[in-house]
Amino acid sequence: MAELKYISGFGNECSSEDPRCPGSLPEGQNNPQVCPYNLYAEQLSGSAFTCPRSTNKRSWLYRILPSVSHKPFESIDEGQVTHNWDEVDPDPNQLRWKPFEIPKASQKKVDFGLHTLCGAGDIKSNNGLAIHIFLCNTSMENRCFYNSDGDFLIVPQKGNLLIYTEFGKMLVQPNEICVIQRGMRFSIDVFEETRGYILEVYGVHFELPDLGPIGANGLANPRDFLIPIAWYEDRQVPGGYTVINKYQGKLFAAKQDVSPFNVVAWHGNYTPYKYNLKNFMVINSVAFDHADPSIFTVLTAKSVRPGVAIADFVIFPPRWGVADKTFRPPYYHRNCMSEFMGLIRGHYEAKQGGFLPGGGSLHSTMTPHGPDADCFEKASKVKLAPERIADGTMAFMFESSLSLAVTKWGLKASRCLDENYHKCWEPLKSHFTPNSRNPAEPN
Ligand SMILES: O=C(O)Cc1cc(O)ccc1O
Ligand SMILES: [Fe+2]
Repeated sequence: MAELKYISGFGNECSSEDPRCPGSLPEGQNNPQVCPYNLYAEQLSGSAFTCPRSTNKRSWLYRILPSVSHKPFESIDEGQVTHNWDEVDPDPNQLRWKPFEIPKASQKKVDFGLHTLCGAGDIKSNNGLAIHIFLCNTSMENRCFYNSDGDFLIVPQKGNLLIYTEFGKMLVQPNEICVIQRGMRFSIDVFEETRGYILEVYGVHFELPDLGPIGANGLANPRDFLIPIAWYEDRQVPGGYTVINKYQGKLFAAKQDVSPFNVVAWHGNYTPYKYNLKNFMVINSVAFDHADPSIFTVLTAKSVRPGVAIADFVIFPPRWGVADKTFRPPYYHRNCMSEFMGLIRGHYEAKQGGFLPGGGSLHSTMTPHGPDADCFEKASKVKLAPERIADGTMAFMFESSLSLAVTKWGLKASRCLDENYHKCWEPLKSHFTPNSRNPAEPN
């Protein structure tokens, strides 16, 4: 496949025409009486019409048939998708999952298999989030999906995703992420047994974090976000194309006669986009002490309370560790926020073993956690010198101000819960020396 082209920038007002139809964007207006190439004009709103300019999001799509050309939606089996946060009793324990098992293609063909792991809040009032794991082995054939409830931040962990969207095509590989916002139709081709994580936020969109005293540059730079370019197919599938809609947490399907990827041109600031995590410009302590992980925020979905996120997407990228006279791994802590962590590749600096690529952990509101006993012993004794941290690895965190509930699938049906997780802290012992204030010099 020829290399895909993208438009660079975050949240910009963009215009794109499929090169096969030059001039397909109307000039000077959105709704000509007849559009160029006799296309239909359709607006996709990602914010209230009346939002201030800084948060107003919409795009205009010029398409062969409008999205409304479909048979009625019918309810379908939800599988493992849920928004019921009362499925099981609350559990404040530290939870960890072994790598989520991908069904074997030889046993059962699964396309874009969504499994809800945890979440909180309420879809109908547009406030909350869900964390899903996708496990699949087959491309979506004549099937697309859209989410009426919120935005999907997709973190592939194993296998590439070729994502067809109404705005064009994106190839998203492990160590890249993409965001498909509310209402955007997409269909995913996969090439092997494929796994990844999804952070869904209801009613808000992801933004780049403010940089404060960092200044104008750093962390995820806006130009590294990539938006697809217009691409259409005029493909008839009489009665045979299925549009799946997640609406109020339930799944529905509608049949239509054509591919939904029939947008010849579009303009606007409401688009899907992708980002390569290797482009993250890491900022951290160069003197002493451990900076809070918010210094690694890639994207944030803000709540209405200043500084408090519905969810942040945070990464732990390869970097130098140089802090002097410092315990460098993550500190022990209890957090009013909930921390879900995943691992794309390699290992995580606070855990010697047990936290594996494709698995996850959840440290809920105020649940104590921190380095395992091994990590504590080593990091307290090591002679400090500049060192590479996390080379060849990528861990991430979905951190939320909501108190997350785990689903039945998460606790039981996934069969991946690690019953022994708590044991990694059992060997922690007291080093208290009541008669001697000064710690021993590291070797
Ligand atoms: O719990 C974790 O491993 C994530 C984390 C990392 C860090 O460096 C500081 C705080 C924190 O919650
Ligand atoms: Fe933490």
